[in-house]
Amino acid sequence: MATKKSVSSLKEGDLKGKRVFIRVDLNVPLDDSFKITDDTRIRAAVPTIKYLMSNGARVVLSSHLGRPKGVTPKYSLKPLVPRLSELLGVEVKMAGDCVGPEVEKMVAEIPNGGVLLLENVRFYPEEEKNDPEFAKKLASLGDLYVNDAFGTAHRAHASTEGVAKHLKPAVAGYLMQKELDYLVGAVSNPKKPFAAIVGGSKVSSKIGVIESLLEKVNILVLGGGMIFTFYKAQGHKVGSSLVEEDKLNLATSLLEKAKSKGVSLLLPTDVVVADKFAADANSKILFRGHWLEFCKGMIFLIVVPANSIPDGWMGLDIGPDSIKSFSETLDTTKTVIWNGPMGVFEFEKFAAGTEAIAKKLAELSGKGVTTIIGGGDSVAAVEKVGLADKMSHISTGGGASLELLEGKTLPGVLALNDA
Ligand SMILES: Nc1ncnc2c1ncn2[C@@H]1O[C@H](COP(=O)(O)OP(=O)(O)O)[C@@H](O)[C@H]1O
Ligand SMILES: O=C(OP(=O)(O)O)[C@H](O)COP(=O)(O)O
Repeated sequence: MATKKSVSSLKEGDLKGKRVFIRVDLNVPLDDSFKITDDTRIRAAVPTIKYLMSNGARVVLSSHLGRPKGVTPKYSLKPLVPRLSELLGVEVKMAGDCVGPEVEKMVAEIPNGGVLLLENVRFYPEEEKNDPEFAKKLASLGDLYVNDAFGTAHRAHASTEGVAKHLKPAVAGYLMQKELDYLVGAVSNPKKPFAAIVGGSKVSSKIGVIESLLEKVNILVLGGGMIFTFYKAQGHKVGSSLVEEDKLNLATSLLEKAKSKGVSLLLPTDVVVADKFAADANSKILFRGHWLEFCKGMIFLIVVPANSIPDGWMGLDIGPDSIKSFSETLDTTKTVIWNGPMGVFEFEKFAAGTEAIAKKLAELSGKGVTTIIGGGDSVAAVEKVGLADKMSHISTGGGASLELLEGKTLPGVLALNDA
């Protein structure tokens, strides 16, 4: 991929008084009371915004949050305004929409060095369809375009790709550049053995990536919500765990492909199951053929030999046997890329697998292994245990970093002007 023009090539003369439409990825995790639980992506967006502000630009910030279907108040970007204002040192104004006359009026009122945050761009289905008319409407809010949303660069959406066709120049922000510089270097010629750990809940978008990963890695470790599609494909009972029914054949062929390529593909041998998706769910572990039940912090052994998840129960974390075997395998690696938590780490009961893998990777970093963590929730999990600064690279993009690793060109990058 050709080197792309950078925001650093734009000077005060290019920026002063200009409306800069900047796409950032502020898709941060929020708790039930809309408190930001990890602000990594907001902090990562700050250098480019500050650069534009200090050169007198009028900054129009655009982002998505979550995957809303139409206007959904729970996915409003409003809760982010105080933290964004604090980090930027200005009062960030917020528009109630991302296109339309009201927004146009607010954009016209942005002073030099001021910032306006647009409402969630995914409130419009046209965004994900990369609708040309919608892209044009977004483009009408800026004189030039900066894309700093590395985490969304693998999506060809109106605000990440379509809009670049209408604004000149269309350049990469500092975060985008930093991510590409590090990741392209690290994954084009990785030190081997090279392992990928893939978990999380975006099964349908990430299971496809596994096929290409099998061409690149020596070891593939699967955890999180990813595993049950594989279990089910092998004929195991998965209870009410997360499963992508239409990916069962793909899962079978991936297992076969791993075998034929000589890639060691590790699935968890034990899982923590819960009777509902909740912090206070009843839970137990299928451990070496026995169910271990949690009870007020203690574990009781219930001698019920079993080798499958019973109906009405769902797998929400990997178990102790898996942690041990994953850790032993990771000890043999020289490069590890990790995307997707091993379990529902947001609930304490199901955080052990993710925390153990985070600790293992931090330990390996200290021994010279290259460790790359990507993805909003994976990074949040590593931050939660205070180990982010121990890793070689914390990437703001999970899917985006995996697609880069596959050797794909990211549409959000491709659309930018060449240097
Ligand atoms: N077994 C599981 N079942 C359902 N959800 C899971 C499971 N394991 C992990 N998750 C969820 O996956 C989410 C993160 O997935 P994903 O978005 O793919 O990761 P990232 O944001 O790091 O790319 C977390 O919110 C976590 O609770
Ligand atoms: O969180 C994101 O991706 P990630 O979970 O792969 O890191 C990005 O904001 C992209 O979101 P999307 O996967 O809903 O397009």
